[in-house]
Amino acid sequence: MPVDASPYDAVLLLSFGGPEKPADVLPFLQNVTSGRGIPDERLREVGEHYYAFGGKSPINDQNRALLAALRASFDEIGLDLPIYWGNRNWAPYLTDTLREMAEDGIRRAVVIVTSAYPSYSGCRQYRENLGDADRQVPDAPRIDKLRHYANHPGFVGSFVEATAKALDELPEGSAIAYVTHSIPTAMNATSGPDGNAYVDWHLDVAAEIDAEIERRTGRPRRSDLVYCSRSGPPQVPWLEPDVNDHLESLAADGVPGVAVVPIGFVSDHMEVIYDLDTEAAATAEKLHLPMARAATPGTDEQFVTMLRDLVVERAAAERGEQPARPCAGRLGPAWDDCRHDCCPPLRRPTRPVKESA
Ligand SMILES: CC1=C(CCC(=O)O)c2cc3nc(cc4[nH]c(cc5[nH]c(cc1n2)c(C)c5CCC(=O)O)c(CCC(=O)O)c4C)C(CCC(=O)O)=C3C
Ligand SMILES: [Fe+2]
Repeated sequence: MPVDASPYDAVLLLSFGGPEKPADVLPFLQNVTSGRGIPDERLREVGEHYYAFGGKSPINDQNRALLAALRASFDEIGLDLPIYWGNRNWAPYLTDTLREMAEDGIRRAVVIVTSAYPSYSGCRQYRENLGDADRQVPDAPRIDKLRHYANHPGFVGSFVEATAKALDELPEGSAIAYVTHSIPTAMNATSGPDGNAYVDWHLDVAAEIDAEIERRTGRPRRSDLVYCSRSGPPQVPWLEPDVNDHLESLAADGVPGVAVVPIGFVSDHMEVIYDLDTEAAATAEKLHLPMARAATPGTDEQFVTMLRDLVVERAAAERGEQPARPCAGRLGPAWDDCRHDCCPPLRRPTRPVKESA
């Protein structure tokens, strides 16, 4: 029995994009930072992270793998929707993808963004990108964006398994350091409908993972939410502590080891393989602090099934049905459509977005 996908006739995977070869690195960084006041020094430094990995970001291959996994998962239940892919900062560019969708006669699509939490960078900026692309493409399809999924049992469950596995490699009584991408504190203050949603959502996800790990291991343990990949000028405050500083305090406090759990990332992005696996791992080594990095969801079955379920859920909601909305944690399932003033940009007027246009 095929699954009812109406009113949708396609799914769009929308992601950040990344360079594929050394010559792509500078133009990619220019795309990312145009007009954002990132110091040249920081750009040179981040460029080096990419060059150290052959000028290729892992993110595009991660998305290709996710597309294949989604296809297989959709086929399993007869969810008969084509899946397209477009990025904010690198080919395949969102505008080109939207043009292709229009040419294929797609009228209405649901978008999966590879970012799980509310914030300007992870939510509204993608919606602005959809709005910009829409204005350039005649007959672009109507697009709905899936609700934030960080507190979905499939996302939390995937990190529970990964955390348990990382702890297995460490001494008894090791701590957990949940890590996410730092953002300016001012961006956190205005994230979500009532502000602070970026941090609140991460704390909620961390608490859920803690509770399940405690249930399984029969003991509470230290855990903290910490940050990586700070950018921007030094005088602008960003969320802290940095993961490296945190490892120093853990070592000073004598914890026997630490599981580093990157709950802010859906797959092994450059931030994960450089900031955590390279830089933080070197810090831990220097401190003689045993560290194990938990896997990101990537193409984990729980994660892929969750994305499929959310597509089916949203289709039902758009047909006027009242689908179940699975949710872990205290914050409840996220809203389907963001309010017009949700997650406003810093230092710029709010621009039009396209979502349920
Ligand atoms: C919250 C958040 C996410 C998670 C949500 C999501 O996934 O969207 C995220 C993801 C990513 N960020 C990425 C790369 C970069 N982010 C930068 C800059 C910035 N990120 C910010 C925030 C976030 N970023 C912010 C507030 C800035 C300052 C400039 C600005 O306000 O825009 C810069 C410029 C250099 C630098 O300053 O670091 C780069 C190169 C990549 C690709 C990695 C790869 O290649 O694998 C990914 C997935
Ligand atoms: Fe970023």
